[in-house]
Amino acid sequence: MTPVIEISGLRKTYRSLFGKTHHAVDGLDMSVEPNQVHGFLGPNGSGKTTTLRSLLGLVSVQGGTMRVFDRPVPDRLAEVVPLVGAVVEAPRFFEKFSAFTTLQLLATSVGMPTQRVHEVLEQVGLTHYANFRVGSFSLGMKQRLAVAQALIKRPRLLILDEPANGLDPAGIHQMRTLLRTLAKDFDTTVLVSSHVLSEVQQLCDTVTIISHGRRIQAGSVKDLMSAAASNELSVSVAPEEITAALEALHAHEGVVAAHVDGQLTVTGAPDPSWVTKTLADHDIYLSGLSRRSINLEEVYLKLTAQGGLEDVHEGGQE
Ligand SMILES: Nc1ncnc2c1ncn2[C@@H]1O[C@H](COP(=O)(O)OP(=O)(O)OP(=O)(O)O)[C@@H](O)[C@H]1O
Repeated sequence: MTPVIEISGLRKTYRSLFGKTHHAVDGLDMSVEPNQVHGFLGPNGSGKTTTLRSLLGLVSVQGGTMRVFDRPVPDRLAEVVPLVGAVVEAPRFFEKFSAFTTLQLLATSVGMPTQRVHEVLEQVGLTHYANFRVGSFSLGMKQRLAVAQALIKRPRLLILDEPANGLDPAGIHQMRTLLRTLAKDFDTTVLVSSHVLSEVQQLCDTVTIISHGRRIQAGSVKDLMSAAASNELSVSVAPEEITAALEALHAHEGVVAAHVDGQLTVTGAPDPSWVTKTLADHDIYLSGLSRRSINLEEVYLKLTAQGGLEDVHEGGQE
């Protein structure tokens, strides 16, 4: 399937007032498949916003290629723009207009009926505030309104920079439901940058993680987590059998077992069934065994601290 977004070797350099160059994006590769919610992650200053702005033709780049819906951008940006809704800049509104008027003006300009204004107000949870002045809106409400604007023309690609910004927990939940529904039921591909990794873990199908303007990891959230899954097992046996269990496990080279808080933690075992069998061979029967779970935050922190591992799907080209 042709990716919705395909970026190869993207480079964007800024020059300081003193003539020093800074590589904001430094040979970035990135691919986003259709109908996915794709997370774009990286530390502060790693080049996420610059990449999104480059895709939308808001900044010029020094190298690399970008394709959106299989059209090269910025060369054929005019064909791509009608298909893309985006919130990458801090949204600016006429503070005296109501939310409804703000959206109605936009709807008229892109040939959408008033009914569409009601739909997007509903989708972002602002129906109740439709006639309130935007100037009275909180940060989170303005964020919702910006997303409503991006949705007006029924985009096939939605690009959001930090969509959870300013939203309360209910707002974050609602945004997650909306983005998942768009991807699942409305033939929309969603690209979101975010620092809220617990949210990304729940929301996204796939992610690209960057550092210093380069991709350090990409793939499905599931594959990423299982590739990084801890090989540490937590094993429960009767308290009087702990010492014997430790001895039995330690007898095998490469296996390390420790007694922590009434549980055995075992690392280096070939697999969980090996632990069960080894202990059973010593007449020790375990009452519980689990693999320590790992979350996306741990994976991300490991990757960004190390500066990168291999690409889950593409064999590690960095
Ligand atoms: N207009 C600009 N002029 C000079 N340097 C810039 C400009 N815009 C961005 N940069 C620099 O480029 C680098 C990447 O910035 P960018 O905003 O793309 O990072 P980011 O990953 O979006 O960060 P954050 O997570 O903090 O939003 C940073 O070092 C930033 O200072």
